[in-house]
Amino acid sequence: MNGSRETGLPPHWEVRHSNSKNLPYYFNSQDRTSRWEPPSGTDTEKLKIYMATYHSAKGLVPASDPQSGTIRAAHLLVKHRDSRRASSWREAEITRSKEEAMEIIKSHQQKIKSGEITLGELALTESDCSSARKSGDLGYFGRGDMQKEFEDAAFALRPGEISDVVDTASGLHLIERLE
Ligand SMILES: Cn1nc(-c2ccccc2)cc1C(=O)N[C@H](Cc1nc2ccccc2[nH]1)C(=O)O
Repeated sequence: MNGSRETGLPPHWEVRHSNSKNLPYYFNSQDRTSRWEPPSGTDTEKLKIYMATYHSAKGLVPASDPQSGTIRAAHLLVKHRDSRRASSWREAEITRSKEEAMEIIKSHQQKIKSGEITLGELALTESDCSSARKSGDLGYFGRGDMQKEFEDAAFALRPGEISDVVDTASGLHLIERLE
């Protein structure tokens, strides 16, 4: 059963399974909203334990495991005028300097660290990556799939951990390892 005390999720939230993506997602039965990552107020330790049994119950080997060498992460990207593609869904022509982008992403970092908002929630409106529409969730990836600086930072994180600012040719990132 999906009781909030077992899953660690807040009341009315439950874990559901997206067959099309073969991924778990989180559904609020009260307001019928759903999201790819756990809502704020989740007891992440309990959820981790629940998800471990969930995966085995579903016969799912989470693609992020040492054997397959993949992890799952979300990120928030702030581009600048020297970014490889200085354009995004948010802004057709990005003209801010790298220094201005650093100020912006540092302010995002403070809000996330204070617990005021999650990285995924902020990515939805503030990330210059097209993954913003999925709360920054990039899905599973292995070594060799992403730009090296991003890969090294992401693989150095433990699940649930958020990186410091990571600088790539795309811009400045905050990375949260999800699995
Ligand atoms: C790697 N990737 N995945 C998505 C994505 C994932 C899920 C749903 C929609 C888009 C977008 C991207 C991507 O390269 N986006 C670029 C920006 C960017 N550059 C990256 C470098 C490393 C990791 C993520 C990155 N995202 C863009 O929109 O200009």
